[in-house]
Amino acid sequence: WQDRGAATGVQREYDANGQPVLKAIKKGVKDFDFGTTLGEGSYSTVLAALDRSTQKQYAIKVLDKRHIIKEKKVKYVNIEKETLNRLTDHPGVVRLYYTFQDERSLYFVLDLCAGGELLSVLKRMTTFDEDCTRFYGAQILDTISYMHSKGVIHRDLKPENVLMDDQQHIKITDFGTAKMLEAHQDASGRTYYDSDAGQLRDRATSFVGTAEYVSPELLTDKNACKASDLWAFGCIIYQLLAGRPPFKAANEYLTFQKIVALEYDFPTGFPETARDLVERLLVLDPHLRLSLENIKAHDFFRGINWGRGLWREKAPRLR
Ligand SMILES: NC(=O)c1nn(CC2CCNCC2)c2c1CCc1cnc(N=C3C=CCC=C3)nc1-2
Repeated sequence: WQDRGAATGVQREYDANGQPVLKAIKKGVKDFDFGTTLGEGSYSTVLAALDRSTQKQYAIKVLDKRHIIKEKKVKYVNIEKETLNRLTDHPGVVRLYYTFQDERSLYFVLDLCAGGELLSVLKRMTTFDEDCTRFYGAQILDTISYMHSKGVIHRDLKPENVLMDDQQHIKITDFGTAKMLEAHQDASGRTYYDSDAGQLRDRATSFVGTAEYVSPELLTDKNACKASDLWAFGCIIYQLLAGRPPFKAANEYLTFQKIVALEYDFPTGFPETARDLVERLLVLDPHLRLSLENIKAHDFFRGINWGRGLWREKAPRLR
């Protein structure tokens, strides 16, 4: 397992002749005070942690090596690490600073999002008003736009994976089930990523996201594409305004049936402009779904300042 950024800095020391020597600093478990458990997976635990020397707070994901191998999850751990290494330059993605390991575990040192899950905030509010939905929807969309520009499809977008930092801005997490499109260089040496069409159908994939947000194409021909993240985005916008996801049934199978039958309706009072946006996103054929640029241009997002300005704005008061 090759640690990335294992050297988290350098410090000046002096050799026997008094000559200055720069020594790579490698952080380890002993450099942190671990706090509350933020989340648990089948082979990982995420803990709040304080770096004793810098007093900076992080979230540290601890992955049990033996469990990863036993559960045949090595591929997913590498996908998550490579995905996070591609997504290092956007405020809407939980950042991986560096990794280290010991005999038993791997450690991912990540941004801490003290505000918790967007889902928990929504449950406290029951529903968001249009302004809050527009602001948080725009931050999520801006982040999806960045991920897709780097050839990453998240594949499991949902309010539980949208976290809030201490400025009430969002950060998307949990890339263990992401799909990375192949990188290519064009004639001028610029990197571009295979369009979905060019993707070999990874029919072999057994992965399906979370029932309520899974796209019809993943259920029918088992192939996720960038538009699959935009289907999930449509479900999230609906849920912020309605207080519940559009497709929800007594069990997963019945939920899947509603999705492929496009069986959902809008509660009375659902705002018209938002309804138009959701109806153009929850489209069965991924090729007919609104594209990212068309969503940004939709009337619902009128007045949004796309790009870095969006992340400097003060979050609207949640009401
Ligand atoms: N899977 C992960 O990488 C991950 N999981 N969590 C906690 C999960 C809890 C269930 N919903 C999805 C997230 C985190 C991370 C990244 C890094 C990360 C950073 N900050 C927090 N903060 C939280 C604070 C309060 C409650 C939950 C999470 N959480 C995480």
